Amino acid sequence: MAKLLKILPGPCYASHKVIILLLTGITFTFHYCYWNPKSQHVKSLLAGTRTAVGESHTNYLQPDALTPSRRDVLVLTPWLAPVVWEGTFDIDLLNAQFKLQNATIGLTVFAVKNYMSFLELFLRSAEKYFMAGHRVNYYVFTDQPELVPQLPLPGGRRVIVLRTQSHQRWQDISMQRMGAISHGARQRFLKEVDYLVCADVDMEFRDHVGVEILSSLFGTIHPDFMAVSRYSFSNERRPESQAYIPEDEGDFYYIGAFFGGSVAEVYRLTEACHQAIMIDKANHLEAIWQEESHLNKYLLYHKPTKLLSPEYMCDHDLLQDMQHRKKLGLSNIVRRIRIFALLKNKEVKSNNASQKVQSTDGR
Ligand SMILES: CC(=O)N[C@H]1[C@@H](OP(=O)(O)OP(=O)(O)OC[C@H]2O[C@@H](n3ccc(=O)[nH]c3=O)[C@H](O)[C@@H]2O)O[C@H](CO)[C@H](O)[C@@H]1O
Ligand SMILES: [Mn+2]
Repeated sequence: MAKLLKILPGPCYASHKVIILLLTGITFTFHYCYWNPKSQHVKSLLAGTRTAVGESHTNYLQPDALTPSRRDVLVLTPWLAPVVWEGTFDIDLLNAQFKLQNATIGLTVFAVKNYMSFLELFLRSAEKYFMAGHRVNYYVFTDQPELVPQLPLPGGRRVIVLRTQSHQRWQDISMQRMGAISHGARQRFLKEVDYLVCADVDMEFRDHVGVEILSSLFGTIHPDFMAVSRYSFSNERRPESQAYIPEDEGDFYYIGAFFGGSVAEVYRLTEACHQAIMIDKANHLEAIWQEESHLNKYLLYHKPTKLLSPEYMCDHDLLQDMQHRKKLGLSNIVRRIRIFALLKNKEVKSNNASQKVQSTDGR
């Protein structure tokens, strides 16, 4: 500016020129910032941030750096992934943060052959407890679309029925889920939802299951292997299988009935497991616990960013153990049963007789 003033003829003329130049500059800057799409983007991001601070003002207990949330269980893995237990999170706080993402959650479930009989309880209980207040797409894979129960759903929640193959063996029905989910992710889930949760159908939601489970990649600790050494995990031990895990490896034993994450991460996981299953098949091999074995292999070498405690998949054995401890006046590590794995009678598994879904704890 000093240089510019030197070459201008008179003081009055100079000040006019400067004002005009300044005005042009201001107008140009304003238009550039307003109409430039990148700056629009920044503006909307900033707008979000302002609301964020306002909206996330919920009242909650101050976290204390010297007081752990739970003393009786592991709440953080050595790779710094949280383990979700009752008492470790504040759901109001998490919900307020999650709302800012404006995200939709997909829940995949398979109801093939007579496992269709589990679907109604699955959906009804999910409507009560799964991601209440958030947008959910239920992706129901089935060979019998006409039998999918029609439930009244509130806005933002819908059931999408996808046709899938049936197989003679239950093992094949169970295993092919990996390929079907990875295909579905590529075809539509990536466009339609932000997170994917993949569940078995033979289960009931019995308590809150919300956004505390969401992360890039999460797995659930199998209730029967919660307190078991890695040598006793039910991993695939034949080195010829793609699911092979040596005895001296393994962090946790994850259950195949509940896992998830961002759509991209679930796509990577399911595609990798599907490919591994195909290679095994070409070599006439089937892993000891089918896709669960492949899931365990994947999660050993691609560490999950969050782990769910067995609250998220309690089974009959754990329930009995809990009831027993309660009778003895002992405290329980699992304080809430959020998801319950239903007991099946043999006929369901072998796909023979028609059956009724049974509640296993006398309810
Ligand atoms: C405790 C136990 O034994 N767990 C194993 C057993 O779980 P599960 O006994 O829980 O397996 P499952 O019979 O529930 O099958 C898995 C899922 O596949 C679907 N499905 C299966 C069969 C069928 O005819 N129709 C159908 O829709 C359905 O969504 C079901 O929930 O078997 C799985 C299958 O590999 C895993 O190996 C598990 O580790
Ligand atoms: Mn199951």
